[in-house]
Amino acid sequence: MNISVLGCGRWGTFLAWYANKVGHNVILWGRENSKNYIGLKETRKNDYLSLPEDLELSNSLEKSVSFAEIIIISISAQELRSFANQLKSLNGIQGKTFILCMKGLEATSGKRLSQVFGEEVGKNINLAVWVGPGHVQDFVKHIPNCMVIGSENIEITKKIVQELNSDLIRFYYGQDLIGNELGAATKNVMGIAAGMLDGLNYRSLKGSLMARGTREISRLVRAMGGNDITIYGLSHLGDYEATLFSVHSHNRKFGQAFVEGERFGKLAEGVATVKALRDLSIQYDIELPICNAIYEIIFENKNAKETLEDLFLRPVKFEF
Ligand SMILES: NC(=O)C1=CN([C@@H]2O[C@H](COP(=O)(O)OP(=O)(O)OC[C@H]3O[C@@H](n4cnc5c(N)ncnc54)[C@H](OP(=O)(O)O)[C@@H]3O)[C@@H](O)[C@H]2O)C=CC1
Ligand SMILES: O=C(CO)COP(=O)(O)O
Repeated sequence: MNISVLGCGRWGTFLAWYANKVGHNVILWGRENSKNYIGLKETRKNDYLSLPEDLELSNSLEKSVSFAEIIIISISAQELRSFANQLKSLNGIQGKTFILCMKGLEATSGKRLSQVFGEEVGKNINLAVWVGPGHVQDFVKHIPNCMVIGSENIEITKKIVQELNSDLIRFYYGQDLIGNELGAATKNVMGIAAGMLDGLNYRSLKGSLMARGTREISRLVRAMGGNDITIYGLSHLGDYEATLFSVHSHNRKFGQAFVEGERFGKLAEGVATVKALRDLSIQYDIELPICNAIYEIIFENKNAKETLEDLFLRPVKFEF
């Protein structure tokens, strides 16, 4: 099958490498002036992997879209709306299958990425999300993992899984798009919280963070019409090791750098997502104490140690 991957950062480049490895004809698209794209074009490698010779690089969006039956998108979540708007103007996107491989919520609206994409591109396409745990650094060492693909159409989900499943990534069929998307986006906020615990030498609290983080997000998922159990699956709890504990996690590193007073220069999606969560918590009248604390630390200059310690001073309550 012909597959294009749009976005040639850390994850997009891995996805192209993977789609090629499992036997597809692949184009990896990047913006003409992208440092990532130029580097790949010149050397056919980045900090994480080398591209095989038969994987094509292109900076033509038109060509990349018309070539493929399946189009995978992996760019920064906050850029999806404007990017989708660009795609909409191209000929021939109708009937294609798009897979969003990104983890975030639109900061200004709280919308899920499939909602954002659908609003811009329309309904005449097939749309799925691919989320769950996995770092390129592990996959290129042939360490397998499990991930989840979800959509509103089980036949589309099954077709994508059939094309992409391998002994490196075992896929599960997602049954709850709302839960999968919220779960994937919010695990990044828990990753930032974990990084702050690392920076404050409170590592031993990560078990409690896992238990209470899943609990607060599951409440939100239920309020938003999803299944709270989804949060205990691959898109959220299943991604905690890769985010709360991994040396590779950008969100965890952002949180640690933040409390250590340093700047982390790479994309940490949880920063924008926590803004969306602040509004969703008010809109749905759901208490999100951990997310709220992270918001206050990042955006209201509250002291990280005091704010996290304040979580312990809230009234005692039932666990579930
Ligand atoms: N296990 C998983 O499912 C994983 C998922 N992810 C997710 O993948 C997404 C991308 O993360 P990552 O690859 O680390 O981020 P990077 O910063 O490495 O890459 C982001 C890419 O987005 C491109 N981009 C940004 N804005 C636009 C735009 N307006 N139009 C077109 N392209 C744009 C950038 O282009 P340029 O090259 O020009 O800068 C860059 O190539 C995130 O949502 C992240 O959460 C990440 C890792 C693992
Ligand atoms: O989603 C990821 C792992 O599954 C990547 O997490 P980071 O963006 O925090 O590195």
